[in-house]
Amino acid sequence: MSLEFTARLDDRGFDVSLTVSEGETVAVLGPNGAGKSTLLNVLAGLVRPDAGRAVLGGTVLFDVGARSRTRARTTTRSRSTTDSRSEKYDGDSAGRAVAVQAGAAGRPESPSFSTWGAPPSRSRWLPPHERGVSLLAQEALLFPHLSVLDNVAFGPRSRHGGAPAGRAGRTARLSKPAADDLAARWLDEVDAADLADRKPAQLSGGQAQRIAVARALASDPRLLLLDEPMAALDIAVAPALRRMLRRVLEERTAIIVTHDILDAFMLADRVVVMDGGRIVDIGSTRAVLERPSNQFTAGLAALNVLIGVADASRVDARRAGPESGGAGSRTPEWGTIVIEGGRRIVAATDAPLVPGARAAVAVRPALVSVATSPHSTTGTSTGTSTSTSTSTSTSTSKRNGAGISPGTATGLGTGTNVVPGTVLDLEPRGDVVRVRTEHIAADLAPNRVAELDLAPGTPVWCAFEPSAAVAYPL
Ligand SMILES: Nc1ncnc2c1ncn2[C@@H]1O[C@H](COP(=O)(O)OP(=O)(O)OP(=O)(O)O)[C@@H](O)[C@H]1O
Repeated sequence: MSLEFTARLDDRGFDVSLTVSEGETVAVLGPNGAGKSTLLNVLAGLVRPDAGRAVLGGTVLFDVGARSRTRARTTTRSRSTTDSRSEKYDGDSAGRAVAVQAGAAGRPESPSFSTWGAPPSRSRWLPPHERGVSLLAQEALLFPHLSVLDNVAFGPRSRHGGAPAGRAGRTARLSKPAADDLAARWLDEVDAADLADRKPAQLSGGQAQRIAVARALASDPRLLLLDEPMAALDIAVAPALRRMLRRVLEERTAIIVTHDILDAFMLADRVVVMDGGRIVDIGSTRAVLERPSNQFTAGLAALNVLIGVADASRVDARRAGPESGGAGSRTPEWGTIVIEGGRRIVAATDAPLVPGARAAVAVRPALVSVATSPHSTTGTSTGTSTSTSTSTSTSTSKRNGAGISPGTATGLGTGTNVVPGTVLDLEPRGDVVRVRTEHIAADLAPNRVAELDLAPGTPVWCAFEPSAAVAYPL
């Protein structure tokens, strides 16, 4: 079932519109307090907005409050960028119709109070149990006194007669044997058939969450909402549940709130990034997370993003670096942006940059090197092209197509992008240390951090090859 949703809650600063196509899974990311749970709770009927309307497969879930409002609001992404990204990446989802839209934040063509037809004669509010919407919370919340089988059979046995019209028979209440049969099928689907006779107290967290998924799906919801379903689970259990969810979410209309971008990549067709009650970024999962439009999304995706203005000057491919371009053996196109302070940054690009228009360059911290001097520090070449800037970086480029390797480049060739700054903090992350500066972060090996004697306040020159980064329009 497709979903059209718009809602405003004034006391929470929540103002969101989005559309989800039939069979589409949308991941909602955002910091604490962004409004992710509010979105799910309004859809589930647990929280009533001041104004809004939601239509699920032709059924009005709610239609309340004022039907007109000011629509011009600003977000971190320009309207044209959001539009072009949506259009551009519609093909990414392999034929699955994709139409999430950021209406609250200035997309004039998005559904809005003023474009969804005439005001209703009275407000409408379907109670939660009549919506055909299942909400799966972080905790499994199973009925403790019922067996696993009875927990899953509970929904089909007690379907409400007044549920919205939809698929034939979906509102019918099932007899006990039929409901048990259905429950057994769903337990099988989530690999939990052997747990049917247990009580919830006899289940592990991961097992209980499997049962909760089976229970949610046994009700044949027209919209499945998942609120961080992996959050309460042991890290060792999450991958199995994620794989199971991937299977059961196939072709199902669903919204999943998560803090984990792996969920977004594995489970979702599109990503919505929320902040402060608004949608601040939206698009196909790859588009949003690999080419972020703002620092927040870049942080989620663990990428550096430098935002600036596209430069008109052409880039000499020889200056830009080896032909790897991060994209196989094709000779890459190069784009230049000018960032704060007038510094020019060159990167591979597959989308033409419009001179004078906003543009960004993204680069992984693992592909950024750090030096404590703008000049060569350990006797390597400071030649005139990136590909010869250091012997280490040249051989690394050939190996992984990524230019300089973490923490190995010590000289900064003239083709290398250089961003000076000051170390803000050093954060150990597994086998690397993330070195943060004002503009960019680098992941270095601990011995390299020690070698450079880095500490908060150390002036540094962060560098990356044009072929290790990607430039794109915003
Ligand atoms: N019951 C409530 N009454 C009033 N305000 C609330 C209520 N619940 C949440 N809020 C506020 O609404 C805003 C959005 O909160 P919400 O819980 O939707 O965020 P979230 O993105 O789900 O955060 P988290 O990741 O921490 O769960 C916050 O400012 C929060 O303080």
